[in-house]
Amino acid sequence: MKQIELKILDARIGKEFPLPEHATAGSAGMDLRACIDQPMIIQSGETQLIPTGIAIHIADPNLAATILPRSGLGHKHGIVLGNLVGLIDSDYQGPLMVSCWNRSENAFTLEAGERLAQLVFLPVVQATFEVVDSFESSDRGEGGFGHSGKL
Ligand SMILES: O=c1ccn([C@H]2C[C@H](O)[C@@H](COP(=O)(O)OP(=O)(O)OP(=O)(O)O)O2)c(=O)[nH]1
Ligand SMILES: [Mg+2]
Repeated sequence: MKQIELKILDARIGKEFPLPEHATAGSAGMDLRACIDQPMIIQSGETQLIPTGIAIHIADPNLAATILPRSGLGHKHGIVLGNLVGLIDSDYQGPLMVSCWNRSENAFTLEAGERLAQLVFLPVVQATFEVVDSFESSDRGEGGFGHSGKL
């Protein structure tokens, strides 16, 4: 288990609202909570930036975190992310925010402390580019974007 530094930015975190954690032994994500003062109505089509009440400093350049939607909220209520996926850089130290997009036709009430997205840590490989004139040929070559058909 990797230790990541976390700053509590809202006094309710760790008390009223639990710290993010892996809910089960096999959970890939940790749910993030809406650190808002009262229920917030997100109108159909609207996007709101929601604080999570925490900051993290991943520090290790070979790690990143992603913010992903929760499947239940996304599928049943159309509550997804305004940026589709949030990417948290290892050197970011600011407040962790969730861009919350209501892509449904109905207004959604986000409750204070509600779990609205999930944080997933991933390994990262940083690269530099080596400019070449040609590539050694591969099985795929330049085929892409569905060139192999649908079935
Ligand atoms: O859903 C998100 C996405 C990003 N961030 C923070 C962490 C991330 O490291 C930083 C910058 O994100 P990104 O590089 O995706 O945004 P940008 O538009 O390129 O901003 P910048 O110019 O600050 O890099 O914003 C969040 O808190 N939540
Ligand atoms: Mg950036």
